[in-house]
Amino acid sequence: MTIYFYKVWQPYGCFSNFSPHGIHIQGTYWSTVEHYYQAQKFVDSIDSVIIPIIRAAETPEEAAALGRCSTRQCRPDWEIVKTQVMRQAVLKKFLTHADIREILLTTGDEILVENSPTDYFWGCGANKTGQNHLGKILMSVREEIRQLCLSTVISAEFMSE
Ligand SMILES: Nc1nc(O)c(N)c(N[C@@H]2O[C@H](COP(=O)(O)O)[C@@H](O)[C@H]2O)n1
Repeated sequence: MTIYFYKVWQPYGCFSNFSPHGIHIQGTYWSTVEHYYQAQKFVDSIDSVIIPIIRAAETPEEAAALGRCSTRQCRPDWEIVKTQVMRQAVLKKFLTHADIREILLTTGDEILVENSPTDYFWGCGANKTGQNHLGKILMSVREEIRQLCLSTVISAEFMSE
């Protein structure tokens, strides 16, 4: 069964980047993955002054609106690095928060899909043909955490021998 998620208040809303789960990355706190992701668009760009403003945004919706403003200039390599930036933040989110890590792990091997009606890159788009990169990242993070848990159990058993 495929698991669809999108808005925070809908089922599996904790998989959304807008969910209220803060992360620390390189010594800086971000109140959602969306805040971090939108700010990274402007690292080393002429519009980098926007970064602390995005970080201080009251809501992820506000952070997204600031980051999506078409009059500002994104870093030149954004299209190349954005998937890696997102994966790093999503992994940090699920390593930080045990409650939602459990929810992610209980999805087993189900396909996860961001059911965005407008986003054909991160989500599946209105007609379900989108690339679903956020769902793919979540599935790969799920696998990485599973492997981490497994190696922790194995080393705990080894230590007790
Ligand atoms: N508008 C909106 N509302 C939500 O509740 C969402 N989860 C999303 N999707 C997220 O938007 C981000 C992509 O932003 P850019 O288009 O690259 O600026 C990404 O985090 C999606 O998961 N959108």
